[in-house]
Amino acid sequence: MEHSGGKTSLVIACGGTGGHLFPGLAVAEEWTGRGREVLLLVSEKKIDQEARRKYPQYRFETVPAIGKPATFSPKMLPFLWKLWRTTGRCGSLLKEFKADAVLGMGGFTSLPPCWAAKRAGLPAFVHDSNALPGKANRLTAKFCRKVFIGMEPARSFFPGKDVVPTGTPVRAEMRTLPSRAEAAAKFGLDPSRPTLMVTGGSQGARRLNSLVAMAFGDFPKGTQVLHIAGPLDQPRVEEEAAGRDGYRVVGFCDDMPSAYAVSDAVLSRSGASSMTELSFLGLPSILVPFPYAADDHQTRNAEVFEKAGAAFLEPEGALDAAKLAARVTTLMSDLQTRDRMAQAARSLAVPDAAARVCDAIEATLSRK
Ligand SMILES: CC(=O)N[C@H]1[C@@H](OP(=O)(O)OP(=O)(O)OC[C@H]2O[C@@H](n3ccc(=O)[nH]c3=O)[C@H](O)[C@@H]2O)O[C@H](CO)[C@@H](O)[C@@H]1O
Repeated sequence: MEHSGGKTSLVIACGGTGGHLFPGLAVAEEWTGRGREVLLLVSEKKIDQEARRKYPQYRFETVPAIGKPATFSPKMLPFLWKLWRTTGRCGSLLKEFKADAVLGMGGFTSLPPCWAAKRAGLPAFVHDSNALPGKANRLTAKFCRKVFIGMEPARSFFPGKDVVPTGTPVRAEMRTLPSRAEAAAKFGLDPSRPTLMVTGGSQGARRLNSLVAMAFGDFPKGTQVLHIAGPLDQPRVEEEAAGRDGYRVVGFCDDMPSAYAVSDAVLSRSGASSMTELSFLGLPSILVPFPYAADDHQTRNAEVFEKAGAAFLEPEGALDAAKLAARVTTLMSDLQTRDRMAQAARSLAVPDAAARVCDAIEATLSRK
């Protein structure tokens, strides 16, 4: 694709997980809606390559996913070499695309393009959606003019930087959900029954899946479950759920708007993008942070929602099937609590997050 003169071109690095990819696509939607151009840098992972097919209107380039090994690991040298080479490749892509600016949506995949931008004298920006930013973003921020944050507690991790609280961008498709009846039909569920969605984020959650399987028998009578088990765990969960009334299992869900539209409450890991969608749509939740997420950032995320009264925070180590069933019972049978939590969730939403990100980038470019 040719760079057409006059159209400000933004490179968005958003590969690796759904938590980086989907907010990146949301910014792409807003940026191109303003008559400008984007190039999306993604990884070779399946979720990224599927996005390529789903959004043929954008130009995508694949750059290798980079995961940092432990500091004294023998894998450190190959990592540094890969980082250097990928930065070189990103530099060539920026030149070819005639980029005006680079936006990293987080993780180590953001580091090479932002570093390459700095070397080329282009403004770079990084977005961090978590309450506790990761090491990659803290390092990437050193090459960036502005840091965009999804949750306020992240601010203190970027001392001396121009930090802009933008919220985390949500894909346009979340703005126009199908009707509950349409969504229920899509999953073969009954729209008149209370429905709980279970999701472990874009990568699934094995332990959470097992707990739900054990607790289901004690959920309030009539409760339906839409269980997004993750592609790896789908066959196992399907086997466990076989024959259950009102229980649907999917692996990776490529229609989250329908999944949300049929759900009254959500049991979820506390990845930032899932949580952003919960607040955007005003859905009450039970959040079970992934205990091995870097620096336990999912617990910090969930604390923000718990403090606001938007979610029940349940640490996985202290959670068993009985406790989970009790929490689900409160959520599914107490309408007042659910409404109060839904309102609290909504109060945390930043519906114009993508516009805020684009405004801040444009403001920098206009001062160039
Ligand atoms: C295990 C881990 O460290 N995960 C991190 C990862 O997000 P990870 O991708 O695990 O999870 P998130 O909750 O942030 O995002 C999931 C996204 O994928 C979508 N989705 C999910 C399941 C599905 O079947 N279909 C689908 O489309 C959701 O709607 C959401 O948009 O990056 C996030 C942003 O830095 C972090 O907050 C998470 O902690």
